[in-house]
Amino acid sequence: MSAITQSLRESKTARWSALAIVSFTMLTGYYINYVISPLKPMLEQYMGWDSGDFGFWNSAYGWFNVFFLMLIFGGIILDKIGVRFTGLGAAITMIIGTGLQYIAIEGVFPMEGMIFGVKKQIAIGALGFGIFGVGVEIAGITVSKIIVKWFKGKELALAMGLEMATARMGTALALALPLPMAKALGTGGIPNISAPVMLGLALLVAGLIAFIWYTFMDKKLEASEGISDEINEEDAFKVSDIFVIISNKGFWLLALLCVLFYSGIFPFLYYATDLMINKYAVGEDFAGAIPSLLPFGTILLTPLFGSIYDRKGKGATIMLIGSIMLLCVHALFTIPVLNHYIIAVALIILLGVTFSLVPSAMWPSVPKIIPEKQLGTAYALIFWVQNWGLMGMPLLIGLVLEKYCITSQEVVDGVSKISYDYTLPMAIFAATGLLAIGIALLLKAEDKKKGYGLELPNIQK
Ligand SMILES: NCCCC[C@H](NC(=O)[C@@H](N)CCCCN)C(=O)O
Repeated sequence: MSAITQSLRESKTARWSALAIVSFTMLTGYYINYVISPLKPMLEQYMGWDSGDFGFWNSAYGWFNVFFLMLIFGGIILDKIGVRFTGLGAAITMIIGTGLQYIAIEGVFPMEGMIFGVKKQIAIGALGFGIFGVGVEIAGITVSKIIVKWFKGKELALAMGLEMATARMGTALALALPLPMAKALGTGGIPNISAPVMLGLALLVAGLIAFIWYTFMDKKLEASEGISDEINEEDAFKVSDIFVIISNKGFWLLALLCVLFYSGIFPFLYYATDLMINKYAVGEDFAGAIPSLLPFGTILLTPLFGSIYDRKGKGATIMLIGSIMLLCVHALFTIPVLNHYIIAVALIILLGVTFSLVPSAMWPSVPKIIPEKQLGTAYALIFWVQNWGLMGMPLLIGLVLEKYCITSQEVVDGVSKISYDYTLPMAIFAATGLLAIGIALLLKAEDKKKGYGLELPNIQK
């Protein structure tokens, strides 16, 4: 009898396989997220971009999520309709958005001229990146909810850590591969800049197929738990639950820590290759390899720290230590005389540790503050707050570089080359670390007061 009623979650093979499948879908999204970052110098040299164009394109990631509340609608759909529909929709949205980016970079149509004062190529590509941003963010909240569904009361933080680690392999690939790939596939000395984007498009289709596979597992899980497709009235998410979530102080502290911490990392990655070239005088071919060490480090460490949180607790402390390290690393990046590339390598490795500490504790802490039926919306709201930073920071850094940091501009053989001083942008990134420390301290105090259990282990014995 017990064999018949046992949930599929109890099968280790089933839950780790489900995790592997959805993590792969995230990997494909994370690749596209950074695919143009290492190409910044090429886009400037061969397509006439400037840092403002680059910042505008990257900031588009958050447009629809932030201003049209797409993420929040995605969270409500997730809680009301479920993970299968939402995940499939998100995977398809990523493909549509990336298709547009490809069209813009490849120049499938003539790209001369302007749209609303923005270069046509940048406008179309940014629109595509904005649509992609909706898809990848909604995929992120869906996958988070899927992991909670399979791993609550079990190895939740380890599972989330492994999912993030897998996704970061996509980031690492995006930072290391596009530049050499564009060069290798170029003709007559002109790089093939769109080829890495085409690769990403193919990966996204594979990610969609993987998610379709997952939907069958999800149906089996629900069947094993005696859950029908109809949502039980009592457990159903109500839109009024949003007010319950946003009146929770713990939720806001987590959301603020999230936006500050992530604003110091993801937008930094957009510029990291350029920083290596301009501040550390690293050659273009090797420059992307240094920032790609960051996601590589997190691949091992995020699951490790997650597993520590599962078994020993100390989630709030882990987030505080990570925030302190964020400040230290960016402050050291800011100092002009520390410009040997070995220092850059060491700092990137340290940033990798930081980027493992905070996420490994942050995401598994959300279910300790918010009940499961509101989880999709809660993750969506946190991502929404975070997206203000993911959108605003690249734009700010792009504008600051353009306005205050150009040190030289020359045209050699018809190819324009701009050099930048990264001191001011890195000081801005360091400020995010300082503010994150303040919020992490407040979160630790609130946890003590409200007893969320952030310092307690996740595994229930
Ligand atoms: N299960 C953990 C989910 C959150 C992972 C987190 N992702 C985000 O914060 C996204 N909103 C932003 C992703 C943007 C870059 N790809 C993470 O640490 O990756």
